[in-house]
Amino acid sequence: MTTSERPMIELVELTKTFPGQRKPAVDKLSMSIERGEIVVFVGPSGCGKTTSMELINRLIEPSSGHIIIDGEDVTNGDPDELRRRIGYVIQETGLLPHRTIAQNIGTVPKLLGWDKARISARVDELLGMVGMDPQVYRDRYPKELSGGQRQRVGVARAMAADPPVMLMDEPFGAIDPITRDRLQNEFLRLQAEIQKTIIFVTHDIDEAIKMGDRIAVLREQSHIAQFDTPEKILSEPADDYVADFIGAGASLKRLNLSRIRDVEMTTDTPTGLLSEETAALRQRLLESDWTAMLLLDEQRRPRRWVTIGDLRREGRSLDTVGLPAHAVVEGHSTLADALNELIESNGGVAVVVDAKGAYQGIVDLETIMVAVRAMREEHSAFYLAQKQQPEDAAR
Ligand SMILES: Nc1ncnc2c1ncn2[C@@H]1O[C@H](COP(=O)(O)OP(=O)(O)OP(=O)(O)O)[C@@H](O)[C@H]1O
Repeated sequence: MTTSERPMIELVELTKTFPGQRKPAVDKLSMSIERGEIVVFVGPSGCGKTTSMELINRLIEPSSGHIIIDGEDVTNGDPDELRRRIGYVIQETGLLPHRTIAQNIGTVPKLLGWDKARISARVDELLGMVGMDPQVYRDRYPKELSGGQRQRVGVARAMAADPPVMLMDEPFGAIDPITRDRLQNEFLRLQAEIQKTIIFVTHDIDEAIKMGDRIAVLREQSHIAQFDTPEKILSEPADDYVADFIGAGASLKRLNLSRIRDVEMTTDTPTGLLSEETAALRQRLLESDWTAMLLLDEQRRPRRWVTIGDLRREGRSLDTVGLPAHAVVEGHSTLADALNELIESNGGVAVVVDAKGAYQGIVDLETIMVAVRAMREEHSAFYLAQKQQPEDAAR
């Protein structure tokens, strides 16, 4: 087996019985996780998600079973050495309050004996990666950051020594829904670059669908109810337990599966620059089939939606007429994010921007309907193919 084919994490009948308890909290958990995938553990409170995770980096020592990382059995080696190869992010971040952000992020590199210049360069690089300006934040203390920023620092710290594996235990759990969405999207964008092997714990099925390449739905004692892609779990829940866990609205949840970059957005919306002459803008809008035009700034970032009426208002700066173009999403956002934005938006559309905030196109309800229809058809085809298989085999 070549290195790239070998699973990154293998759990073999991993079991933990806490002292004084009869039933194991985790009972013979076996699974295999590929290199570069995000596997989400989802399940009700107390089913054993956190214990399973902490068995993998041996914060909790297993009672029996094996942990194999990249082909190597690490069940009995030095746990500190193991933990340096596995980044760990938890809900409360676990940042040390009396250490600066730079010191917090540099903890593991320091333990590994890196020199000061190398640690400092790595800290700045990581802060940049999680979208925080190193100049502004490296010397601050955790209490001087917002919850979302602390969570970003937690992620940066876990990545400090570039571990191949990351464990993330409800990393965005204690964050308001808007910041949470943003952090999820940022993290997925980052993951596309860093390609870590990640186990991600949540009790929120929507988060699981959005973040997971595969989802393990767990019942008590970390027994696996179903381990499959989000698509399969939504369309073919293994049993009533999984179906109940998904709950109502599987179609709406499926919107979490498609990303804006995978659908055909509208790009013929008339646009103009805030700096252009009003007459030229008016002319362009009149020549289009649209009733409103999107005005962009010099960096092509969306600023205002304006109508012909707005463009007739002489003497007012274009930056104050019309309505602000608030509903902005990125290619990485899901259709659920886009739907949410456009429901709350002024004109019933979500404006799509690239990573630098520059305008790309728009998504409206029609775009979402077309994508949903396509997904449904794909499903029917999939079901049909499955149904036909046994007959084909009998022939
Ligand atoms: N240190 C411990 N000693 C004894 N029992 C424990 C210990 N830690 C966890 N347990 C028990 O093991 C079971 C699994 O707990 P665990 O924290 O792994 O669940 P979880 O799925 O992560 O729950 P939650 O979503 O509420 O965090 C629970 O019944 C819990 O009470």
